[in-house]
Amino acid sequence: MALISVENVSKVFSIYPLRRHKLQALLGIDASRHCINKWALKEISFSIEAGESIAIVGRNGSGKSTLLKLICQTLSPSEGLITVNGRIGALLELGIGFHEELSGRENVYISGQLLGMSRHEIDQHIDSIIGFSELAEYIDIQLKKYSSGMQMRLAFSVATAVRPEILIVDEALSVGDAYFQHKCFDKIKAFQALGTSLLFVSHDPLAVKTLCDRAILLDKGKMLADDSPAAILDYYNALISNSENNKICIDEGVRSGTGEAKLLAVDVYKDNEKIQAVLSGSKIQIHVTYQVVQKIPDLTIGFLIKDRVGNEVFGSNTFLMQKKPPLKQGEKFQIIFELADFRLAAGSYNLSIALHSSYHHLIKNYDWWDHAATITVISDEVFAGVVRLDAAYLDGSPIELSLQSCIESENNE
Ligand SMILES: Nc1ncnc2c1ncn2[C@@H]1O[C@H](COP(=O)(O)OP(=O)(O)OP(=O)(O)O)[C@@H](O)[C@H]1O
Repeated sequence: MALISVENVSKVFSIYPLRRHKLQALLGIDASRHCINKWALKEISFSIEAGESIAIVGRNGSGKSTLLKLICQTLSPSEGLITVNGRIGALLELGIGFHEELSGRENVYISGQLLGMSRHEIDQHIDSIIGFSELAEYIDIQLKKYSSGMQMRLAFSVATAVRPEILIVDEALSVGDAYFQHKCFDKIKAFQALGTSLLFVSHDPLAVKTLCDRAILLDKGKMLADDSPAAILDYYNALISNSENNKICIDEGVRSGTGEAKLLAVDVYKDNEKIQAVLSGSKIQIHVTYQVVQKIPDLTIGFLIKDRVGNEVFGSNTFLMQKKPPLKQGEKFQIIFELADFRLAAGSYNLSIALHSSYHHLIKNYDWWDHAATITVISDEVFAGVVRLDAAYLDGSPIELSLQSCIESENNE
């Protein structure tokens, strides 16, 4: 049985250009001749099997959000049938299910219940919801004092408090800062590994390709194609003529470890200045400040750079570099990793730092700091992929006669 089945679904919105006609319609007075019917979706059919992850791609106004709302049953279809066989965790447009006048904590209870959780279940998860959102100090103030990014943090934390069978995420993630986006993508990937299906609306090709194994292209309310993410993105690119750029930020991250050595600070520098953004190809330094709390036999310090959807881009450590960082008990130290040519593609990347023994943090992990820093790369060059390799065009020259005649004779055969 399919997890989600959408059969011949259409949605029409009745629009009354004048308020008085809308009021008349609400009061049951016939105002139909003043009404314009706007078909947001027309005859959409597809199904999603358990474990599949699907992106809905399309230009503004193509019907993506309407489709997600229909699947989440916050709207009902005008025609057709939608069947859902599983628990949904949904992050739709910001504001849906939230009340401005109530506190963050009260909103956790209300939106949690809207997602099908009981009060008792929310009681059990409230600490981890607040913990994941990192909004503990704001949780008892009114939601209207939250920024849109803070609202998104809260909404995502509630929607993912319990692993759903289907996670539905509308564009909302793009509202959050880069640091929190990284955290969200990590959580989505962890859920997927445990079998959660994802239904995802995004204009971000990297996120679509990384998180989804299928994509659906909508345009003007119609389904144009259902294919691999790469094929759909090619199709989508052909539909749009203009492209857009991305934005960025920095913040604190998630920790784990046994604590014999502790990270105190992680900062990225360029030319002796602390930075959050850098031009691709620059020389940068990662400054790692740590304290050795207890006697330890050995110490390895490692770093890992990941892109915003969690792909590992590059990592190394002092063990691999055959260096021995200082480990005198009770002392604080700073070491520096230098990346001489930071040639990553434009976008946001996060940095994880670990203090551990031996060559790998799985053996003895003293302190692991995920998302210790976020860095934005700006690039003035256009290229495909995640890293700019040295590529040059070397002038053409005539091929040797003997080789040329060989090719010609082969072609003539
Ligand atoms: N409540 C509504 N009343 C009237 N028209 C609506 C309503 N909701 C959506 N529409 C219309 O339906 C169409 C599809 O809207 P929808 O928000 O689903 O598109 P979208 O693909 O999600 O767009 P975007 O990428 O801009 O978020 C649009 O023309 C929109 O104006």
